[in-house]
Amino acid sequence: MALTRLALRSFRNIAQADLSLGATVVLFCGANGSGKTSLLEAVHMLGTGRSFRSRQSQGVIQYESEALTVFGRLHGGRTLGVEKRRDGQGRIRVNQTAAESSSQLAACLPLQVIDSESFAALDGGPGVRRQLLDWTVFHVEHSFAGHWKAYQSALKQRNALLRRGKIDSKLLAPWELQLVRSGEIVDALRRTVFEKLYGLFMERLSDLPAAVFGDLDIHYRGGWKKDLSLREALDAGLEGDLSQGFTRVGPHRADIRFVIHGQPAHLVLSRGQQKMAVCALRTAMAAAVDGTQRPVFLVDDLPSELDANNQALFARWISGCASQVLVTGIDHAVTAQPWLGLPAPWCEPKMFHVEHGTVREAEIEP
Ligand SMILES: Nc1ncnc2c1ncn2[C@@H]1O[C@H](COP(=O)(O)OP(=O)(O)OP(=O)(O)O)[C@@H](O)[C@H]1O
Repeated sequence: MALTRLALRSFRNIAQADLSLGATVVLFCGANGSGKTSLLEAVHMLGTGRSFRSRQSQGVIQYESEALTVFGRLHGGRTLGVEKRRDGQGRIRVNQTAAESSSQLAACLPLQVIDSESFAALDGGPGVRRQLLDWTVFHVEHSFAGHWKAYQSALKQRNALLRRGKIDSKLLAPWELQLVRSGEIVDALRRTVFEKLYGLFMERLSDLPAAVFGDLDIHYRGGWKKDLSLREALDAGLEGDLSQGFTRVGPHRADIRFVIHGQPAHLVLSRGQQKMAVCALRTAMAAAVDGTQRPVFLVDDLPSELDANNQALFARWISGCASQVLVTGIDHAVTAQPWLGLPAPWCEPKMFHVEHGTVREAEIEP
């Protein structure tokens, strides 16, 4: 769902901006520290309720301001609004009405981010990859959020009982029942979506040199031994769980492994190749989502680490699965280049020049 308007106030170095985006490709260009990434960060806050760079929203509020606000209008007229206050309070609004949780924002504005942190999909911990898979499952299987929430609350209760050091099976039984029921469903939904994601990922890899990417594979790990049911795995691990004070098996330990020649992919691939693998994964995730819910891509500094051919390929992948892309770059011509060879409307970018927190529309030089 594309954004047609973005308005922000007191967001990092941007005191105020009101932008009519109105294009499928929107480019934010300017010098280091001018505020380009802050604009992507503001859109991210609109789609998730939080920044992608900072855990503390207080750091994002402009120095000496009490609150930041971000407002967005989506294609079709729906509006989203986020306010964050220095005292930790905040408000989320969908269509001018207070929303209960940030997942309501995510359902309206699915987002995909490519930035310098994206490499964590390959070299980070399992939690990062689990979140990526779950982003896809959340947008493809709408029942997922409820089952995952039920699983997590049962897990919290089981862990609290385990920390007591001795088990009262009467207290444990109802939580284990909920844990097993919702855990098996979470795993089944993840497996179904992973199958779809796998095919889409491999399709993209086939656009890359086979000598390198032909051997790249991904595997789903459910979080417990394949040949056991979740109930059996929990029973088998109970003694160890008791001594450790937490549940060591289950869907909360799931992972996706990227393997090449039997090794973790990040130990084999070059930095640019890793970025292309991540771009292939992110665009495969977007392609797995129903056509009416296509995400907006936020791409921070597309040219970094990628040569011109890979930039063009990534732009083509995005054009096949996104509703809109917002891209930052330093140089106007370099940032525009990957899009110009694509069919309309992808070859008609709108450019904004960002300077010391001031954003103005700019012409793209032919
Ligand atoms: N809370 C804040 N209040 C005011 N200014 C801030 C705040 N936090 C960060 N800044 C400043 O805002 C700017 C944010 O820049 P941003 O990261 O958006 O730059 P950029 O244009 O993406 O730069 P680069 O090309 O270096 O990535 C920086 O100049 C930073 O010093």
